[in-house]
Amino acid sequence: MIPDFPDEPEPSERRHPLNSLWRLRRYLHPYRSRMIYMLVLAGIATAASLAVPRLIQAVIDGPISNGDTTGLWLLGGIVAILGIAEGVVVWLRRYIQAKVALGLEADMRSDLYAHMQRLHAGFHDRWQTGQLLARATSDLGSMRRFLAWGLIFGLMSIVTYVAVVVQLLTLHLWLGLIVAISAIPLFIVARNFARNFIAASRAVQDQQGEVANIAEQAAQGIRVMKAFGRAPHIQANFDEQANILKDLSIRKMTISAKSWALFTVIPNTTLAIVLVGGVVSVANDSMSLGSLVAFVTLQLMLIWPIEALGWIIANGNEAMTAADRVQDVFDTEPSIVDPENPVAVDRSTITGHVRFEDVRFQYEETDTPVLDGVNLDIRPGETLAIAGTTGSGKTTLVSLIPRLYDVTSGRVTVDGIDIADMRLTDVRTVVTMAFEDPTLFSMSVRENLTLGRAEATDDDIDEALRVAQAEFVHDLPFGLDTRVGEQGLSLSGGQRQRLALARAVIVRPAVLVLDDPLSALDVHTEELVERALASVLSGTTAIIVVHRPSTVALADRVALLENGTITAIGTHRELLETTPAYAEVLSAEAEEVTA
Ligand SMILES: Nc1ncnc2c1ncn2[C@@H]1O[C@H](COP(=O)(O)OP(=O)(O)OP(=O)(O)O)[C@@H](O)[C@H]1O
Repeated sequence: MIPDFPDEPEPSERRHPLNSLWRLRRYLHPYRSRMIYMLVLAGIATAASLAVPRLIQAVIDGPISNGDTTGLWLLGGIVAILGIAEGVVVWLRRYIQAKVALGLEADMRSDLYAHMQRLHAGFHDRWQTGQLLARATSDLGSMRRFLAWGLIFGLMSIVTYVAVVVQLLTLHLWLGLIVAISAIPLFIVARNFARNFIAASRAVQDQQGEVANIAEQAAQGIRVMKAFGRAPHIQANFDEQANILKDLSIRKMTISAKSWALFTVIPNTTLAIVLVGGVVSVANDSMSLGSLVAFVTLQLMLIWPIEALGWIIANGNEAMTAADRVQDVFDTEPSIVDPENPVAVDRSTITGHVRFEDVRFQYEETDTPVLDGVNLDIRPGETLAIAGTTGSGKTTLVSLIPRLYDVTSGRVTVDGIDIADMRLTDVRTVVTMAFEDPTLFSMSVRENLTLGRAEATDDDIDEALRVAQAEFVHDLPFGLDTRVGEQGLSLSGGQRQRLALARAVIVRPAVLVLDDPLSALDVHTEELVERALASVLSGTTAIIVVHRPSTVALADRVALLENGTITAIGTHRELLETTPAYAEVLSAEAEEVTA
């Protein structure tokens, strides 16, 4: 079933899509002189083509009626020169137009990408990747087509229409008036078309995002799908959404087909009336044959701009809704930003003293806080493990330290400085994080490793690889220069995890946050990594989310997270002796791991 079109697309309740398009006019600024050239060139081409019917009139009423062959050569020559000039001008305009169009699209895409990078993690939690992809690809394409083609063609169509109608009125007043009046039904059709098409267009674009999303998820989760034999189910889901897209597109095309039919019928009916009226006028001697031929030739020149009107309106509407969708992203302000007056941070003097002071945290659009009243004091150079049941908020807690999320209340400090008062670049130089699910980018191993510290030397890389037990990279076909596949999928889970750990270690941060970074390693490798890590961690404050008892061995102290707060803290041995809940958490995790 096709979902009903919203009366107005949802975001349009806040703004008209035209405003969204208008707000993007800044992108035209760098190209304004080239756009003026384009308009001038388009004007010259139109003037040249408009002159041809008048020359035909002169040929018929002059040399042909009088049998004057010399005059014929002259007029024929002028027509040929005008034709060539028009061709050259059209080529030049299209060349400039293509460069402007692609430049505009590249500028918008680059800004959108930069903005998406600035947006906080919470935004990306809420937005589907496919919807963002559709905005960065097909929506920007629609806007490019309109700003660089539709807009110019629209303006030229209006200029051509007015210029032709003025000429027609001078050739024959009454017939000219008939053509001018035909603009009224055209205007009504165009207005209705624009109204109906806009909702249809937004629905199609939103659904394109939905389909892109499913395709993207299917590509990413291909292994899980196959392993669970869910391919037919996913296929059925995809087909359903693809069918909705097809039906929405058909509805959109039906709206445009009806209007396009009228855009064709109205000028052709007018042409038929003019032909009859014109022949009668020639028979009455109130119009010369040359004038009638010029009249009809000029009128034929209107057919294309009128037919193109449908395309221009459709293109304009698509561009408006696309701009509306893109503005949805641009209008989302990054909520995690640099403070107005950042505190100067000298990395070399930071000792890594981390404190959580009465921290409360609640995810956007959820009802209850995940963390409430968290107090922690992690001494410089100390390694603290965070233990807790699944879903207790361990990842959330450690994500607050590099400011992936901001606390809802309370504060997190490093060496007494509230991290919200530091520049983001400073926070992320002081704090580095390795995640349980390590994302590697589609680039060389070296580039992946030095993501957080581009100036790292080969010795730094070697040491990090040793700590993370990731020396296997030297055995890859091109060593450090081997390009790992999309998201590093050509490597095993454990290999990816070790590379992600090496990537975090290489930064030599004052505070290292490890979110269960060894979960994919076998016990033997884990032990080797732990031993090497212990030497690196001696001068670094480390906060490690742990699930298995073996990882706890790395920690000086362990904090137990329960019901959104720290309920116990001490050495592993102390907690085992004093806190039954701690022993339960670890044994439950250990059982899961063993299982
Ligand atoms: N982006 C998010 N938006 C809304 N709720 C979230 C988000 N991420 C996590 N949560 C919720 O917050 C709670 C804590 O999640 P978190 O991932 O921090 O737990 P965890 O202790 O690290 O779990 P695990 O041990 O399974 O990794 C869970 O109830 C989870 O559903």
